[in-house]
Amino acid sequence: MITIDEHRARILASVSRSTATERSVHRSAGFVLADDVVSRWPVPLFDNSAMDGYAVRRADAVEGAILRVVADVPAGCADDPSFGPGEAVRIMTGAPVPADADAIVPLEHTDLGTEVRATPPESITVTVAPKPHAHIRRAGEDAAAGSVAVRAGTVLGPWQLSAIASAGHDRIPVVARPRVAVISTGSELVEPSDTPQRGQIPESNSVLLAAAIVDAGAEVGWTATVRDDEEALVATLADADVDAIVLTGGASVGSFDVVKAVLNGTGSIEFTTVAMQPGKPQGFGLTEAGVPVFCLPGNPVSVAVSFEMFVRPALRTMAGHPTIDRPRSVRRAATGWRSRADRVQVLPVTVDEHTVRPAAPGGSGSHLVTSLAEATALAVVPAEVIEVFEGDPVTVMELR
Ligand SMILES: Nc1nc2c(c(=O)[nH]1)N[C@H]1C(S)=C(S)[C@@H](COP(=O)(O)OP(=O)(O)OC[C@H]3O[C@@H](n4cnc5c(N)ncnc54)[C@H](O)[C@@H]3O)O[C@H]1N2
Ligand code: MOO
Repeated sequence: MITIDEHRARILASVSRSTATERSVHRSAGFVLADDVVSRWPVPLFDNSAMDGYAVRRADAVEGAILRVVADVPAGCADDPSFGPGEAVRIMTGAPVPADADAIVPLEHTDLGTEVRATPPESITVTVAPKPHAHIRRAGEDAAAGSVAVRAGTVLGPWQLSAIASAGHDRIPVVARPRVAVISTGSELVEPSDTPQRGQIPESNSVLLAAAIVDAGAEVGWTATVRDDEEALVATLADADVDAIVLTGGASVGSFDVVKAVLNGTGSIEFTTVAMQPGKPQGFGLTEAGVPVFCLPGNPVSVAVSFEMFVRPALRTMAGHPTIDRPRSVRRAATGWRSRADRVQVLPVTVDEHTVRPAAPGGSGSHLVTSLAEATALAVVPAEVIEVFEGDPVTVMELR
């Protein structure tokens, strides 16, 4: 048996960041930026008003001054009206500040207050004198023209995307998301909507994996369910045309374990046992075409755990994510449970702020698929521990 770290290291040494592709900023949420994005202009673009009010010359906008309103500058207006001593220009939030102005008097600091008016008044009386440059948002105070707005390697969320749009870009270079094929193998598998006959079970691994792949920041190319038949599996693999393939089932020592029979020795694909419970039988390698292939054991909890430990970090590496691992923290066991000697136990658990307990009341079991629904984390119990006692500190990988 090899360790989790050894298997993971072999996988991570075989995958690399995908190439960059251009995408619209409108459709790039969750992608990773491939190159720095530089601001095409200063942000803000021009000096503009932070308030609805009046652009004034500060020298004559003293308390009690009566100013004649000679022009109106709504947002979007390109005018730069000139005005002289004793005059003011009505201005709205975001509108360019006239070159003759050096302060804004907000509506509230005039005798007329905030009452809505379609047209500017003839004059206003200043009730509070403005400070120098009051309520003027300076061109370039947020970012200089040519400065980096968002750095390469940043995960693009709503805040980063708005910064890019403000910097003047629609098409942006992002790391391509790996397209992943999912193949569930097993002659016992039927559609979830079918009523299983004796010996049959609903196929759930491809459902789990498709959702997990998307959650990891990759794309599902296609999914397929294949019976335990070598020819059928070979035919399905021939159509792959994807960046990675994840198979479940048939990875162990059973007489009908077709995945191992078909793939062992293809390209660099090797089957091994990992000192992990569940998820002991594992296969991994690159096809002759260089496509990473993950062969996971068929048990649903083994699939969940194997994905988290091996597939997710690899897909996130390919998608360019700066963090490939779940955050780890330590909780106290709210109840005790047993762990198998010589294998690291990776147990679906529910956590609250301070404690951790098995998601399935009985503890571990690679077939306990329904209990997975309760899990919010995975506990990682070292190989040398055979029993966790109530109150023990336990390391957990939080699924967030
Ligand atoms: N003699 C031995 N038997 C087994 C060993 C062993 O070392 N010696 N290892 C056990 C361990 S550990 C695991 S894990 C399993 C892995 O077996 P396979 O990868 O060959 O998986 P299958 O036999 O195909 O399936 C296991 C289990 O999971 C169910 N399954 C499979 N696919 C799906 C699916 N798509 N959706 C839902 N459920 C699925 C399947 O019906 C089986 O119950 O081998 C042990 N045996
Ligand atoms: O390793 Mo198996 O995955 O125990 O269930």
